[in-house]
Amino acid sequence: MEATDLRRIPSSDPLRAYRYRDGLYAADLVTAALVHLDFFTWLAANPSDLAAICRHFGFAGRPADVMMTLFCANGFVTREGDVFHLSDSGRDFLLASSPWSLAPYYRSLKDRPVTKDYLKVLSTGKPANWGGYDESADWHRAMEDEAFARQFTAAMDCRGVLMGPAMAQALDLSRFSRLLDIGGGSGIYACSLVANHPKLSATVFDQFSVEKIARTRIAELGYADRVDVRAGDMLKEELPGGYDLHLYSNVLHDWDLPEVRQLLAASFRALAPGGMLLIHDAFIDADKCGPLPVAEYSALLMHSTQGKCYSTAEYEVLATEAGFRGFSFRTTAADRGVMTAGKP
Ligand SMILES: C[S@@+](CC[C@H](N)C(=O)[O-])C[C@H]1O[C@@H](n2cnc3c(N)ncnc32)[C@H](O)[C@@H]1O
Repeated sequence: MEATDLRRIPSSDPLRAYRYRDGLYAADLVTAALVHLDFFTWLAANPSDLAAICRHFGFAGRPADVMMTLFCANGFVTREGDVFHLSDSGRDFLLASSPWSLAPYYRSLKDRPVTKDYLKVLSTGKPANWGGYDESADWHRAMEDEAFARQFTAAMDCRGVLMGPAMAQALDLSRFSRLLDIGGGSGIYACSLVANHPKLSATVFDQFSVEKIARTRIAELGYADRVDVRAGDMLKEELPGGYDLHLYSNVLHDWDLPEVRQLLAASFRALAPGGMLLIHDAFIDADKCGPLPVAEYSALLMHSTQGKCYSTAEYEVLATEAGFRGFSFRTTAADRGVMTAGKP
């Protein structure tokens, strides 16, 4: 296998290959709403805000929000202020009484495991089992097992070989010297940042089940002299001090609002004054009507984790609450982006 050069980004387009994987579950969420709940017929008669939708169907807020973002991004639904209305295409193709209704076409998919999972996730707010298989634990518990952690971390690592350098090259980090990569997984993003910013050194902070995996991968990439690893629980202990740059890469999207608030507050406390927080993730637009590929990916995260893709506006509000100021956002690669926030 060719050696990995974290300063190189392929010039071909990654989007088609990424989007099948990222968007895989979105069709199951549409099927659950259309076939099991006849959601669109109800919405046509009852334009409603999120709270009223949740009350009527007994939905939890997080999955309902992700579902409505997906429907807006598809143009099935429009949003006027806080109120959702069925759009013309929703009326034509998703309303049970329409001559062009596709409900019978989707009906044969109704027993797919992930479609049925969505009914549970919508009503309980809790993630389904990983991959929709009965015998697996949910992702958060599964990650405590080293064999699962190895397989999952390898999956994250292979994305990072593209996304890490793309993020690193989008940023001017010349003011910074010490990076803490929180929930850093294999260390691929920490290695990408130090590879592209020669003054930086880094620590990857992740749970115990991932520690050895990260050390091995960092050594294999050739950065063991500039990237070390520290095991700990980011939700149960203070983050270590002595860092002027923090990274949450694909971490906040695993969690619901209370944990996201907790993690942002922990970062603000531990970061050096004048330091910067990087959030690398897939971001929903501020108006929560797109982009469609991110809304589809959010459906997958909503199914399998306690989180979702947050919007740029949601992150700004949450990070401002934690004390951060001065935000910037830029897109990187494969429908991802990076937000920066400063600690005054
Ligand atoms: C989706 S992965 C992202 C990994 C990497 N940052 C990336 O962008 O590919 C989330 C990471 O958070 C870590 N994590 C989850 N709960 C944690 C906890 N309580 N303390 C520390 N790390 C945790 C997981 O082990 C995992 O490596």
